[in-house]
Amino acid sequence: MPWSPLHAQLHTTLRQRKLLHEGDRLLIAVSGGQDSLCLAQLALDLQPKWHWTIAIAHCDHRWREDSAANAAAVAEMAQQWHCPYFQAVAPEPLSSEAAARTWRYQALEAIAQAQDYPHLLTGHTQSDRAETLLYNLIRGAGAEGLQALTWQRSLSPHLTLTRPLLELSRQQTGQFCQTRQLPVWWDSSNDDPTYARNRLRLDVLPYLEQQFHPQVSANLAQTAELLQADVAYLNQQAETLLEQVLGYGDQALHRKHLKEAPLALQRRALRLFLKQHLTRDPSFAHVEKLQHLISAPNRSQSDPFPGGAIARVVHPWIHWIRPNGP
Ligand SMILES: Nc1ncnc2c1ncn2[C@@H]1O[C@H](COP(=O)(O)OP(=O)(O)OP(=O)(O)O)[C@@H](O)[C@H]1O
Repeated sequence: MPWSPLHAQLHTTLRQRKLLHEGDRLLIAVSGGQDSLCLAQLALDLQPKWHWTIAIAHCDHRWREDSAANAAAVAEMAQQWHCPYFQAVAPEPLSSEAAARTWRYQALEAIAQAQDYPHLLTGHTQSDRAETLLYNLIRGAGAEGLQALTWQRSLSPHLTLTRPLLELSRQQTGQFCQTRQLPVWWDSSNDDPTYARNRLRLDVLPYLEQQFHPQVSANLAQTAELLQADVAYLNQQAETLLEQVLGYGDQALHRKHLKEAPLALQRRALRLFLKQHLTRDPSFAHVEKLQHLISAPNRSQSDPFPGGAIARVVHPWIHWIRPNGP
């Protein structure tokens, strides 16, 4: 099979970003839609150069009447590709998007672990990235949420999730599937306007494209890409700052050192601190409450955080005091 520009682009991306290596064992999550079919076909085309071992995994959420037929179509494809095929079927029909996603990742992780595949690949595209960024922006995410779909993230100590198609648009994956005559399974829930993500894809983004900028998706995805590097750098700096300001067995923060740091790092270091002390993810208000104490008068204290702990200033420290603690 002659290489197309898409093959060349993927090959270069994988090499330059060091996402995968020669001889890796790859488990590709294939829904049967155009993105993941395109991903699997591209990976198979690149296989002779990279000497990968490739397997296909599909999850049947049982939330559509045609979900078993969808799974059978993916199984058939895997057979045509001469790839090992693994399938998980939800024990009961999963109705919500969130429940389906949680179950899917658990199922994919279980397959990867049982079959010894340290790399899980998904077909997320530039278009998904743009939608995610917009969606998170609307819901009030900080830079953390706006980096929207990273190239790689660790799912467990033994499993890495890689999204190799983040630079391809949905139009490109669709075109590729057409050219290669891949049997794309149409997921009817993609048209359902009750899902916010679908409304963004079907209404909002086309409107923005027509009325504001024809390249809006590519631009949003690029913003996510830039933010990803910014966030990685800021997090690294915040970790260093937190190490420097911790005292009293990690139960207190040194105000002077914190005060000298830029606000962006103060907030991030405090968020990291709170993550260690709260059972739930700290909110913006939690971080602000603690940040306020950096310049507050001696003996100031916060009202209780979830779980009942408070923070109290005993200059130059902010002490974290658990409800029944010392
Ligand atoms: N039923 C499925 N079986 C196997 N893989 C799937 C399935 N559904 C989705 N995937 C994988 O996840 C990728 C993203 O799919 P989709 O955009 O539908 O999921 P999402 O839930 O919106 O995204 P995310 O997984 O990031 O939450 C697909 O390209 C595919 O690799």
